[in-house]
Amino acid sequence: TRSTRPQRLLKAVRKRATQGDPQSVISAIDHFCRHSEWAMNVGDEKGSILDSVVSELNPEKVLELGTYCGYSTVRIARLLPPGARLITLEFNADYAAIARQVIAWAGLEDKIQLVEGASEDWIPRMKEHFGIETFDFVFLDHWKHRYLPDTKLMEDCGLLRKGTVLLADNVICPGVPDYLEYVRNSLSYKSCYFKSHLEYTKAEDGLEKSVFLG
Ligand SMILES: Cc1cc(-c2n[nH]c(CCNC(=O)c3cc(-c4ccc(F)cc4)cc(O)c3O)n2)ccn1
Ligand SMILES: [Mg+2]
Repeated sequence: TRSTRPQRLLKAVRKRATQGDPQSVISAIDHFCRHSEWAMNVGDEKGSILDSVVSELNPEKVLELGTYCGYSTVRIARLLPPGARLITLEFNADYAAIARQVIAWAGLEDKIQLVEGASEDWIPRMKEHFGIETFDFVFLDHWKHRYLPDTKLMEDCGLLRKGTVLLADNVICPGVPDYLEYVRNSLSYKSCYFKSHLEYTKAEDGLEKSVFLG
């Protein structure tokens, strides 16, 4: 049967990227998505904004909601200090299987824990299952209708602390109007918008950075 797009993306990584070299994995995926097939990775333009937010924060405990093929997982993990940990949640088992192999090719398995399942099931189990107190940084890139309920769930589970940074992808396209309204009007967040483009296209999109004030 015909291969899937994530399988073809992984093939491109193996063909073009050097094992143990995260930057070459990032470049191989961007090349594949620009010249072969579009895929819903955060991409190079928004990825550079993600890089700057992570580099400035130097987080020890990171949560990513929505792994897909592991592109942003690799982008974030390659910048983390030794001993820092990234937990990434992926709902789709096929995506997760590809992401594990992309992460392995980049040589970043030691920093990353990929968990399969729905965010609403795993967020309440973070503390007891992973021994996590609070997260320093959360990258939201999963189902767009889950951004707001999962943010409220993270608040209720005590997973956010004064200064925790939430960075949300796709706030314009596909768009997360209810989430934006919440973080921009809530007294518990300081929010700002980084205007950019939908990955590999000219359409407007952007990232919303929101600092939890406690
Ligand atoms: C733990 C957990 C994880 C998930 C989960 N895991 N992986 C995802 C994928 C979610 N991502 C997207 O749907 C998405 C879509 C577009 C897009 C598509 C088509 C267009 F025309 C324009 C833009 C662009 C993007 O950048 C996106 O990120 N959800 C779900 C539930 N629970
Ligand atoms: Mg996205």
